[in-house]
Amino acid sequence: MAETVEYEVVTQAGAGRDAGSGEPVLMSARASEGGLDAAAAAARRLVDALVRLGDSTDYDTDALATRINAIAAEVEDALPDEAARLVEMWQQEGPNRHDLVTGPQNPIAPPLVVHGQPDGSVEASTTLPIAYQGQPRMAHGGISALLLDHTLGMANGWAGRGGMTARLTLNFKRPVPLGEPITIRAKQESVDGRKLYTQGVLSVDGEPCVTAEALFIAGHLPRPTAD
Ligand SMILES: CCCCCCCCCCCC(=O)SCCNC(=O)CCNC(=O)[C@H](O)C(C)(C)COP(=O)(O)OP(=O)(O)OC[C@H]1O[C@@H](n2cnc3c(N)ncnc32)[C@H](O)[C@@H]1OP(=O)(O)O
Repeated sequence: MAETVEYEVVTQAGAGRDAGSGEPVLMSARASEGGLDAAAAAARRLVDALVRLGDSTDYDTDALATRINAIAAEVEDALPDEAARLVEMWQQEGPNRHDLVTGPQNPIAPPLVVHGQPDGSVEASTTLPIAYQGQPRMAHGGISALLLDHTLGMANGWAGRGGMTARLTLNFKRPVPLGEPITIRAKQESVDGRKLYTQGVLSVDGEPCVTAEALFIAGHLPRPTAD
């Protein structure tokens, strides 16, 4: 029997759209210089170094693995209860610090920095390191899909009504280079009941590399609660 899923009706006013100010508004979480944000940034740096290291080195990678495992064990010893952590993750309004794409506390987030624009669109930017490589020196297409899906989702939030991706259509026009600033622009184009139609483009140096069209269905899975 199919499970019934209740969706939250979310009008993401927390996105804080402020078209009146005429200034872009930061929608992603701003990274702090210390604390967990700094630890996640260090982990990102380590991942990048590992991918660039390769096997043709005299560096003692066995000893390295031992040291990294020791650090992981130390952090695991300090972990809070998982259910409580999930509640904490989702209780905040606005941008999530643990977010897979924009989160300063998530080491696998590039992270993407997103601004809501006065014209109702959002603009996002990042530079991808070699860990995201697909073809030589180019980003994996799945990473472009992730960044576009997420930015389109944030464009819905900026427009005032967010949802879940039901259909995402991508057009890969040219490869996305690693190590160069990329820009993603996205906008909710129309709404038909719960159906949100959103478009975006990932560009490098002003050249469109990947375009996206998506159908989102308004609503979100309920946030975890303590009981
Ligand atoms: C501010 C910062 C914020 C923060 C912003 C953070 C951004 C994050 C963005 C990430 C977004 C994601 O990746 S979300 C994760 C990836 N997506 C998913 O996992 C979704 C999995 N699918 C589902 O859960 C479900 O299928 C839903 C929710 C999409 C739809 O289910 P539902 O709610 O029961 O709705 P349902 O009745 O089936 O459909 C409603 C209407 O939509 C149509 N419809 C549904 N699916 C489709 C489809 N694929 N193609 C065409 N049409 C469809 C139906 O025919 C129907 O039309 P009619 O009969 O009414 O005419």
